[in-house]
Amino acid sequence: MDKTKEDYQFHLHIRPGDVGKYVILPGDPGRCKRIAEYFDNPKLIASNREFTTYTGTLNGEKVSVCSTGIGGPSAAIAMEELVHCGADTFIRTGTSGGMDPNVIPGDIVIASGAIRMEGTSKEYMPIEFPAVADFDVTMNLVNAAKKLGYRYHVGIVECKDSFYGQQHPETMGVDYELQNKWNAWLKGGTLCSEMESAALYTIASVRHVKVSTVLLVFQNQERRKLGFEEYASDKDMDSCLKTAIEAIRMMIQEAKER
Ligand SMILES: O=P(O)(O)O[C@H]1O[C@H](CO)[C@@H](O)[C@H]1O
Ligand SMILES: O=c1cc[nH]c(=O)[nH]1
Repeated sequence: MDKTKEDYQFHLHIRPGDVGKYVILPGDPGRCKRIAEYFDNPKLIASNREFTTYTGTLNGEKVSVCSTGIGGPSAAIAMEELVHCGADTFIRTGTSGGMDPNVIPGDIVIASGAIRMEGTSKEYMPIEFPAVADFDVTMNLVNAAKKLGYRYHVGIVECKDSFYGQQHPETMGVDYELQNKWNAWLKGGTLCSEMESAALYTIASVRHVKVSTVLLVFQNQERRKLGFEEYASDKDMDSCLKTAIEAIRMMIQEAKER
């Protein structure tokens, strides 16, 4: 691969033609191979820093998976460089911490919108601009979850930059702010907390591409306060991944019928 060519992407080490129009975005590079195994003829394209990319096909259409790492800054780099290479429809898959007490570990959450309590999206759009998922991709995720018979919720997720600020706000210097905001998000019916969707949704608006998110709820600290010690297993991630794969198959099929 000629790294000196202008179209060679500095972080992902990919170039136009290497990825499909549809891309699944897990945070964890260790999850890419597991996702690629759902594709026909998956091939490892590149692996650099936190970014691992595989490409294969689904229903005859080229599709890819690329990890984003943890948090908005690296997720932004992944989306920007994938868009430079021709991707335009994204599904983030990842783990999350439940917030609404009706959200049980092992459930999946489809994020129709994201709270922008992170820094990256603020470098793209003023805070008044909402981080909203693409309606069409979201509906396909909902239809996929229904078809596969999974317990799912659709609604707002919180995105933050500090994982441990969420886990242990009382240990942070700005505990007064973190705890008050957490309580406000709970009053607003926020389903769960994670770290990348707000940045991805805001960037997708600015770059005119589509994105939505499906998350596995790994634990729920609000339920733990009520005495429920429950955790999802690694195997439970299958429901989240299968929902994303099925949604992409549905979108490919819809596009063929159009
Ligand atoms: O499982 P992933 O996709 O990494 O997502 C969640 O897990 C990480 C924190 O442990 C953050 O990236 C968060 O958004
Ligand atoms: O509790 C959790 C679990 C995964 N990711 C998060 O951001 N929080």
